[in-house]
Amino acid sequence: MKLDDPKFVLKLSCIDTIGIVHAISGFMVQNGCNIITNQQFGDRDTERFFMRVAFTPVDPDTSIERLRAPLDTLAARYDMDWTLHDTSDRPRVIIMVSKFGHCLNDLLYRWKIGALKVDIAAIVSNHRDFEDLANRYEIPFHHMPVTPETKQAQEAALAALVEDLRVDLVVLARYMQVLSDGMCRFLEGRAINIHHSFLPSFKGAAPYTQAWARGVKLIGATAHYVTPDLDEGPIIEQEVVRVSHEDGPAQLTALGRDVESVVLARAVAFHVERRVLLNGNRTVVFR
Ligand SMILES: Nc1nc2c(c(=O)[nH]1)N[C@@H](CN(C=O)c1ccc(C(=O)N[C@@H](CCC(=O)O)C(=O)O)cc1)CN2
Repeated sequence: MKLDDPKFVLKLSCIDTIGIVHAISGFMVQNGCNIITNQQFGDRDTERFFMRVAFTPVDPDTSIERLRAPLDTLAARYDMDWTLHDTSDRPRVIIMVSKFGHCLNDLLYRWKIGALKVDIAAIVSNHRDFEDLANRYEIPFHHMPVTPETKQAQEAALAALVEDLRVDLVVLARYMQVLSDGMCRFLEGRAINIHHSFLPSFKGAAPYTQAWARGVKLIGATAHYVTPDLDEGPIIEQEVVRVSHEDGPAQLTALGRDVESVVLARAVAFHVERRVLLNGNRTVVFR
């Protein structure tokens, strides 16, 4: 049997108990499905169990709806939180940016060469700096300037755009405005931000200056889900790079650019490949 890419991905979490893996693998057998990859984790702190199963039905005509019904029955026995995804679906994404375009540029290139399997519905910015770049990639560009006075109206327009474009994920690719609590609730679990420091160090808008002043020997970047508490959201991915006493704020900023781009691209890929499960204010990432 030639093992193509898995057709479906099941993500689940529930209170940990005996027999969950047995029950899920039994479901796969009973429904003629072949498991391609299976990853699970039992968190002894929260006593919650997490699992990601990538699988393919032997009968290619097996629909996702056909599997949902029996899965719902099984899930109810364990009070599971679960989602089932068709791996051919391409999540619809809005990328937001302000004045620094390195993460946007990196994501657009990965998308263009087919390495990032999403549909980019729009690029949104509070400045016009990357309008030409968006046009070159033939992606709709929405200029949404914002001031403290216009923030509520700007966010209402953004929320309407997310709805109108049927967006599954908003990526803050160095979008340098703090989203309101209401916007964070609206985007809960579907907005990823890249913070240009190795959190929890150096929160806020100027981490490289803070890092230089502290004299650190490593700097990094952190991709996390966006929550009302600035830079406090569940972390999806991080990376660091070594720096030295010779590196001033400008050099740290330059060294950080590459780390930010790689960390955000990895985090977006993990999210759209259904590899990330929320575990309170933490994540389980089945890489
Ligand atoms: N609700 C949230 N919104 C945003 C988050 C977040 O974690 N929760 N992350 C930021 C990105 N970011 C750091 O990664 C960040 C962006 C902006 C600021 C900030 O203080 N901005 C000033 C204005 C700065 C400017 O106009 O250049 C402000 O909003 O008053 C701090 C951290 C994205 N949004």
